[in-house]
Amino acid sequence: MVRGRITAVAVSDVRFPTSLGHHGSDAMHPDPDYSAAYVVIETDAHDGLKGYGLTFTLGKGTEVVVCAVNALSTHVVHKDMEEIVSNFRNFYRQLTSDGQLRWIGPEKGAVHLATAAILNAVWDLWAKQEEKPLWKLLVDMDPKQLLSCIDFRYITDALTEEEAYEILVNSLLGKKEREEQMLTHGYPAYTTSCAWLGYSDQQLKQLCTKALKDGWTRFKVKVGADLQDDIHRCRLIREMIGPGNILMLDANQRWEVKEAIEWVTKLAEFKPLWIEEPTSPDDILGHAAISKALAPLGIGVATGEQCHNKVIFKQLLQAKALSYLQIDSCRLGSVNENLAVLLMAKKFQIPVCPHAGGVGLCELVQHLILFDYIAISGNLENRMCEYVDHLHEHFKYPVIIRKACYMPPQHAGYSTEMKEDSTRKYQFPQGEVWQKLLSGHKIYLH
Ligand SMILES: C[C@H](O)[C@@H](O)[C@@H](O)[C@H](O)C(=O)O
Ligand SMILES: [Mg+2]
Repeated sequence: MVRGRITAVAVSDVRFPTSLGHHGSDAMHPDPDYSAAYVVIETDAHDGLKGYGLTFTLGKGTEVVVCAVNALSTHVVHKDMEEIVSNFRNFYRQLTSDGQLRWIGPEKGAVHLATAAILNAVWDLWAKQEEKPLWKLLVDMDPKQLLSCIDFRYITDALTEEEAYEILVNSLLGKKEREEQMLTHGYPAYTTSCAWLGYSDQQLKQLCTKALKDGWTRFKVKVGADLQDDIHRCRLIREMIGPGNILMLDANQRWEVKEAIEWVTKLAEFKPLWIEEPTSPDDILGHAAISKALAPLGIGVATGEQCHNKVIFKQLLQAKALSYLQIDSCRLGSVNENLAVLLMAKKFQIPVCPHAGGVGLCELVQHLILFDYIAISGNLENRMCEYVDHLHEHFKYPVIIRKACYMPPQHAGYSTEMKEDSTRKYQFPQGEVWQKLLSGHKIYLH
């Protein structure tokens, strides 16, 4: 049973020095330090439960998101959990529509990342109070209750509440069987861990050999900085994985529209399934042009990890600008906004292949994609969830991957809780890991 009044919202800046090993590097982000604005919510319920939430950042700027969480927290402290979740769309609207704060958004940038972190903590706490993993909390809700969590403002021209209701009701058929199927086999995943842009050929080969041995069949490679290097790396990885396995490309917004078409055409011989983020994430018509030009080559466009909100996704869908939709658990306004996007994707019949990796993104998004399969899409064709093999050891309930599939989490909550020891040591800049790095390596002071 949901209970308690929120008494405190604490937020911290937790950073991992992943740039040291070039982990996470791509054509636009050569040196990310995977980080999080990490939120902890407490209530007066005397049950010892806390809600943990986060949003993903790349190091610098985490302090800005921390400020935004503090600015938004006035809307959260003293609120009753029962009041929040019984009219969740209203609470969502309140957080995203503060008459002053929305000027520095609205529903985008640092303030929206902060909304995600806070709401992720609320969802974690709610699921814990109900003693269910978040995916199961969602699966067990009836269509009306699910809809009551979604703010439909600005998307009703693409998806009305009535249409969303119909989708959910139609998907009730076979729900139980799909839940069983997920519990037995898990949700299919692909790996990005082998081919970050900063990795050497030798590292790429080693990681690829290991991944193949572990049963991975779908691989993503970073491209976009240098065409000759891309050809070389794509050839290498295609030779290693063979013609039967799946290859995806990710340019992280590096190109102009025309350049994207020309560049990817030159990589078409390696038979990629998709090109991800070919250009600016805000350029809907640009994505549409790229999609149209690459369709005859059998290459789809994927995007979403930096789509600010449901309006951008709506337009991408309306403009037929993407073939694979990549939701993000920490960029969109938490579960609430992701539900809206999952339902729009269903209506437009575009497969959802979530963005994950970072720190904690795999832990969170697995819940959303499990729910999507069981209660919305009912389809696994052309669908897979990203997996990246970093930083899981810092989480209390890390993801479980079996035969390249995400196995449904069993513990209550949203898998957001980090180990106390980790948040202390990696706290920026006071934590002992950063104290050592900052005193020894000038590079971290820029
Ligand atoms: C900076 C990050 O590692 C990105 O490169 C990463 O999220 C990437 O785009 C991905 O698709 O996993
Ligand atoms: Mg990407």
